[in-house]
Amino acid sequence: MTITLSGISKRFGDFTAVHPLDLTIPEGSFFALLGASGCGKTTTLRMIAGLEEPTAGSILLGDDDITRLPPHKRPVNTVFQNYALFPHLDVAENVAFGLRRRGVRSVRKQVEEMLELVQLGAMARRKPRQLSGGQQQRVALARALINRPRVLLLDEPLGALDLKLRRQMQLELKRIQTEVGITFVHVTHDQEEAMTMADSVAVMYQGRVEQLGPPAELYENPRSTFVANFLGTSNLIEAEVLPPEEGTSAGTDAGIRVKTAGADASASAGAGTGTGTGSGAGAGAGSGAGAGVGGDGEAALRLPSARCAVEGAEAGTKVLVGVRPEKISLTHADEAGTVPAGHNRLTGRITDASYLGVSWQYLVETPACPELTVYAQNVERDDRLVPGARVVLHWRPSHTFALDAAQDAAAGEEAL
Ligand SMILES: Nc1ncnc2c1ncn2[C@@H]1O[C@H](COP(=O)(O)OP(=O)(O)OP(=O)(O)O)[C@@H](O)[C@H]1O
Repeated sequence: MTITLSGISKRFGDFTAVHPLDLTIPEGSFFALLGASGCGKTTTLRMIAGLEEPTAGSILLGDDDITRLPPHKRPVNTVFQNYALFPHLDVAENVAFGLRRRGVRSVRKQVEEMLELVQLGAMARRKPRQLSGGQQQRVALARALINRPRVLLLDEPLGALDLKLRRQMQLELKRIQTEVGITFVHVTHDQEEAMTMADSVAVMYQGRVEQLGPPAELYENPRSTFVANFLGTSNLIEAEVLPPEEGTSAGTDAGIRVKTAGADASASAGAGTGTGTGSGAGAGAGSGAGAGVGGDGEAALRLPSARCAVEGAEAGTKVLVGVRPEKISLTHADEAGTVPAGHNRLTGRITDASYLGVSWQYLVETPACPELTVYAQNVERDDRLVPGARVVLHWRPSHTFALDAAQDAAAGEEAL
């Protein structure tokens, strides 16, 4: 059932926990509210559950306005982090609880179905203390789902589990949601958890939704520094928008060129024969984004216009140019001629190389940015890539984004 929040807000005294918020959560979707502690995500969830009264705004479930309905009259169930099973009841009776309370006599079949769904059929007669954390969480899930809610709210449901179990349960929850097909609204501060499970993620920051969209869109095309840093890692480089190139006809999108300190102008456009070494995930190639060096010989980076989050950016506008560490390729300076034509490129010096097993992480000092992070898959490593080595960093213009430079470049970096 579609949930529509219109202008919903919450104040506690003078403090605004949730600023007026408009949000549509489509029927049957797995929707995540993601943000650091204190950003207002739990308050938003509690307003949907009816556990917190909004200061203003309305909540619709389908066409029904439920803003003033008490929690037990809403077709909504919540699973909390501390799932508080009844210790004296066995698994089956814990799951049957909601039905019994409503006076349903024959519960056996439904309980069996639910235990099947959460793969606990064999544990029906165990007491909660005889279960692992993950199994207990599944019982809590079955106990909520047996009431056939139209919407299931999950408040950090995996927070008490260790990392490995949490990963397993993420996949499990996703499977269960797909199987039952009802709307799940999931609150978490764990970006990986949100990205793994949700169809749509609303990233919240200081009581507001910063950006909303499918995980890949948020990751590939962040629109604020908070989203760029909170979801994974981003390199953000100070830059300034350059005037359009001569010969660009109006109406065609030639992309945006920006100037940074030290973008590599030494490589002539057209050097190399590269077939594109950038990782291919996500972002489609932007139209017209071409060579990394401006026609007038000025050092420049390029990006597609659609990936610039600054409205009406014109020559002289200050921006932060972003690129994800795994999109960057490192080439030893001696092989600079092999860098594919049209790639954005910077020259620099490796200051650190760390072996992470699945990949190598390099830190590179460049005139444009004192520390750029690069992840390279752990295959066929060039053993010249050691601290001190001169390198060319290069990546596709279509993997580049630009953000408003007026923001704090470090927003979201340390947020938990
Ligand atoms: N009953 C209350 N009275 C006063 N302030 C409150 C109350 N409940 C929440 N807040 C404040 O509102 C803000 C948002 O809280 P909320 O619980 O929604 O955050 P959150 O993003 O879910 O954080 P966490 O992950 O830590 O639970 C916080 O600064 C919190 O201190």
